[in-house]
Amino acid sequence: MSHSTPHIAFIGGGNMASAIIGGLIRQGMKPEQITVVEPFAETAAKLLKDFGISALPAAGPALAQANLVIWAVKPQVFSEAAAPVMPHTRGALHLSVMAGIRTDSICRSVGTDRVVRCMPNTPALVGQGITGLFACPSVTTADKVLVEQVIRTTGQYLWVQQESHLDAVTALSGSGPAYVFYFLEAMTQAGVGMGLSAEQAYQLAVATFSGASSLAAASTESPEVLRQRVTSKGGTTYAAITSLDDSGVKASFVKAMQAAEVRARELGDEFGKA
Ligand SMILES: NC(=O)C1=CN([C@@H]2O[C@H](COP(=O)(O)OP(=O)(O)OC[C@H]3O[C@@H](n4cnc5c(N)ncnc54)[C@H](OP(=O)(O)O)[C@@H]3O)[C@@H](O)[C@H]2O)C=CC1
Ligand SMILES: O=C(O)[C@@H]1CCC=N1
Repeated sequence: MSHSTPHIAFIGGGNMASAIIGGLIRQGMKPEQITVVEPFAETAAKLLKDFGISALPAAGPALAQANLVIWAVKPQVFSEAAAPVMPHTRGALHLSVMAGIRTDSICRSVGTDRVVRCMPNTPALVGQGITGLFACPSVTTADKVLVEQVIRTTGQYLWVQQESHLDAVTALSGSGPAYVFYFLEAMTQAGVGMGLSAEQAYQLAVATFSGASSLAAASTESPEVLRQRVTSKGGTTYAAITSLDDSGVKASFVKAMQAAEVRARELGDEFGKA
């Protein structure tokens, strides 16, 4: 991160905030350039231990030095958390990582239209996240560059042009790590059922996921072609994929993601009323 790095305030210092703070500090940002509001003493103690940051228990005038305010509280507590912050941060750019809450509600609660919404995912904790970003029309090019500098420290990112597409990003990559863990659970369970130890089965499953993902990322071929290369005629993979198709797994998976997208939209409707 460049020398012109501004001061960043986080409202909420939990998992997502820590993932971003960790990335910023790895890129050379100083703890003095970061202010965190975190009322929960145990979480505040962890921020001090991990990053040398003394969190504020409540919003106060210290927030006025922030050029960028990052909202990382649960959507349910946003309006309650926003009221004491707003008087100090109207001149700042605001970036929300909160699932569901739409920019119109955020702009209302923070008292400015300079708002960017994003949907990260938990691999951000190890610098391997992917984040979808959406900017309100009042956000400048310089604002976007600042947001990109911050988010890049946690992994990849992409901009979407319609806010509703963030619901699709939420269903795909926001919730996505949970789908991968679900498959890891199933593969490990099956491996144990075939006589492997839990440790062996888990190691095989995790390495297969990361290896296949690296292969897909490095290849110009479609996943369908990559899958066909594994599938020998009349062999074991053919038996497995035929069983998955017979059970309608692909269709169920599409349906599951549609349920996540619907839920993201519902959350937006719910929190938009606040
Ligand atoms: N987990 C995920 O995979 C993803 C999460 N998100 C979004 O990120 C946001 C944060 O999630 P996550 O980090 O998992 O949640 P956490 O519960 O870990 O973090 C939220 C933190 O905010 C604190 N907090 C509560 N009220 C206030 C307040 N009034 N002022 C300041 N801080 C407050 C909480 O303290 P206390 O414990 O006392 O309540 C908690 O430490 C959510 O909005 C979620 O939708 C987005 C993408 C992915
Ligand atoms: O489950 C959720 O609602 C949040 C959003 C994406 C990941 N976790």
